Amino acid sequence: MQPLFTDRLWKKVEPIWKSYLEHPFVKGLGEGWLDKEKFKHWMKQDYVYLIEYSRLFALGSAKANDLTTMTTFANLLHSTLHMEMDLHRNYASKFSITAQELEETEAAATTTAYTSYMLNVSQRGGVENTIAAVLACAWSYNYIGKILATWPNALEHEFYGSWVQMYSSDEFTALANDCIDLINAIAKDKPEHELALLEDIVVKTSYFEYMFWDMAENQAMWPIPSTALV
Ligand SMILES: Cc1ncc(CO)c(N)n1
Repeated sequence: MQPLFTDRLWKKVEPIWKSYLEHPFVKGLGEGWLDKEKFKHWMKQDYVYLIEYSRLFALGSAKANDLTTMTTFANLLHSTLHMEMDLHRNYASKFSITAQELEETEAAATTTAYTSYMLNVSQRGGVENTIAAVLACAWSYNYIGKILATWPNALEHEFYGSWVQMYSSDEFTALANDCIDLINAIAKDKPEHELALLEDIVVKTSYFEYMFWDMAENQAMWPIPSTALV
């Protein structure tokens, strides 16, 4: 039996993904001491990130070569807009932020760079590029969620518990596994030079994931505050 493409990808991205767990934002979330203002920044940025991420699933559905892939993307689109983004809307209500205000968040530099990169590689390639672009997102959050769920009291934390519960849930795990299955299926008939290109997309998006945690930790927007502009 051929080894799975995701086994090869895992070897490549493992050091990057391990570093997420050492990141103060992720550590603070899992251990329960994360500053709520930093979390609020993540939540707002992640909401506008997820809008563009949803667009990728719609693109994947449009680019699909078969009904099974089209259906999987449609399901990922629906679940992101409902299940995953409900988490953000629930947190927003705790900060007295409405769904409308959340949607109107201005994307920070890293959010813009990350979503622009994913949409660019997806638009200039076939459905395999779209699958590669979304893989690290779903898979790494599930990876983090499942590890944090094993940390003492992380699942029961009065504020961050629902974050850990959602990203470690069976429902979210199924979505991440759908992405894993999609890339393994499409990688099967691809020559090495095409696999290397897909691998590069997964590595780049894994770096962007790290940058996104950093952006949240630093509550970063753009280099010069927009209040300084006319
Ligand atoms: C930045 C980022 N990556 C991945 C996910 C998981 O969908 C998310 N919510 N946000």
